[in-house]
Amino acid sequence: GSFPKKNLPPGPFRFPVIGNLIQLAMADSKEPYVAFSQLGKKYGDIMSIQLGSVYAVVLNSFEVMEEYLTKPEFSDRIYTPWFAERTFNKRLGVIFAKYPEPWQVLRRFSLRSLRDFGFGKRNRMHPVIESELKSIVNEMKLNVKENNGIHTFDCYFTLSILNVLWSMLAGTRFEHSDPRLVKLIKLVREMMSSCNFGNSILLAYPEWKEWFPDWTGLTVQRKCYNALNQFFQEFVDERRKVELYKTNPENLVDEFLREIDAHDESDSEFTDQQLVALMNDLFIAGSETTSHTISWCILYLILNPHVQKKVQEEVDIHVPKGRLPTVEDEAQLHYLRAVLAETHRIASVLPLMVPRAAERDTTCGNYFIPKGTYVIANLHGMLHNKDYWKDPDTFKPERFLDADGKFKADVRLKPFGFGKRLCLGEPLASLSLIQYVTVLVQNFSFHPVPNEPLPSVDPVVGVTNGPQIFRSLIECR
Ligand code: HEM
Repeated sequence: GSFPKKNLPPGPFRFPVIGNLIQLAMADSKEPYVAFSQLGKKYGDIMSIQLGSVYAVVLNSFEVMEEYLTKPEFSDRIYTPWFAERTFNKRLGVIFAKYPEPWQVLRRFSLRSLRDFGFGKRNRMHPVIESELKSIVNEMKLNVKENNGIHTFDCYFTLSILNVLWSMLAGTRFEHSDPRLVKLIKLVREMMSSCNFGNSILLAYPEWKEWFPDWTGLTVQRKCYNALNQFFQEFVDERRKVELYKTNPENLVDEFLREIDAHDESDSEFTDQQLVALMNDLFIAGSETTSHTISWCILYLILNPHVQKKVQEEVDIHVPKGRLPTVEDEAQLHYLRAVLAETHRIASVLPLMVPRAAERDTTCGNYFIPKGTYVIANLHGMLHNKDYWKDPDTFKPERFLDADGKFKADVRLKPFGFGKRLCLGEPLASLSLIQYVTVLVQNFSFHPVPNEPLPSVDPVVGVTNGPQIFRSLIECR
């Protein structure tokens, strides 16, 4: 491109037009993060990669991630018109918001509302999660009875996690049989699964979106975006009509409506479209990440019966059956917390995190990073690096325990990211994870299905990595 070639981080030879796509495909055609790690062995912890028409730097080690991603210079996100399809063809929402503004306004608003109506109020979230888990336990028990003990995990927790997110936005949860919830989940799933290979090629060649909308999955996505956003807008209209927000705001949407009223429309971030984009963002960011992590955890418990037994023993001692763990209980669940940490590490649900961008021209050490450069953190590569994690492909919760069996964090385990753009939903995600897994192992034992191959740990690779559909023989406890 037009960048000065001097002092860019080292990287493989760049071919015209395709850049490094062939070298990446040859290093590993299925898992881009593995390809990045392979190339990183040759070119180093920070390397240049040309993805078609897009120039990127890839960060491969913890040290460079920590150094770069905590700097304001790298606190912007990548942005292409393709992403904007989700949000009225404008740069809206918080995930991809421009740094520092309007990101800061939206981030502050979101954090405050999530605190007031979500995870900050444990006594508010508890009944929601409790109802969800009651539904799941009952459903699973029924299912198991009907299928000779066998349960199929096919994105099983997504519906329930979507419901938790919805209750935070809207103040109420749906019954699992509610057609509105069924519609919502169908849309989110369809949208996620249209993120196929052709779709990811749009990252390298954004201009292709106009030429190949069908092949790239964009046509399906557009349909889903419209339906989803319409669903959100209808709820916004409903709340506006009720007018309760003026005196007694009950949820994030109400809070936002107050901001809309309080600001002058012409120069404000607070608009209906921005609100709908924010709702869309929280759904996208929160649903698959959390539900895949729960599924991975169950899958690794199936594959590691001794770990499962230890978790059950610990939970049985510290959490009376029939209620959710309290803050005090959770503090006692050292082994379970180690299991969750190891799940985050080994599954690396967001293998390349959420890409950042250089907010301005920057010199870092000897390297020059031009404004607009995509900054991709190879989180999966870092969490599977043999030099730091012994036997990285083995599930070993003991990594996160000290000699007394107490939970021991590791600074390198950063599943929620770095610096200012750190995941905004971490408290909710962590709360949900510990509560879901506790209640699941309290009520069930998960075994492999006899005479079937063990569930695979090979992920379905995407923006988020989830497990393939797997089956388990379930025993009620
Ligand atoms: C296991 C579950 C989750 C994981 C592993 C996860 C991980 C991440 C990561 C790695 C980032 C990028 C951080 C960075 O750039 O340094 C991120 C951003 C974000 N996450 Fe999560 N997340 C999870 C759950 C959630 C939930 C439940 C919500 C919503 C309630 C959420 C909302 C967001 C938002 C809004 C951002 C963008 C923040 C910003 O750009 O300022 N996440 N998440």
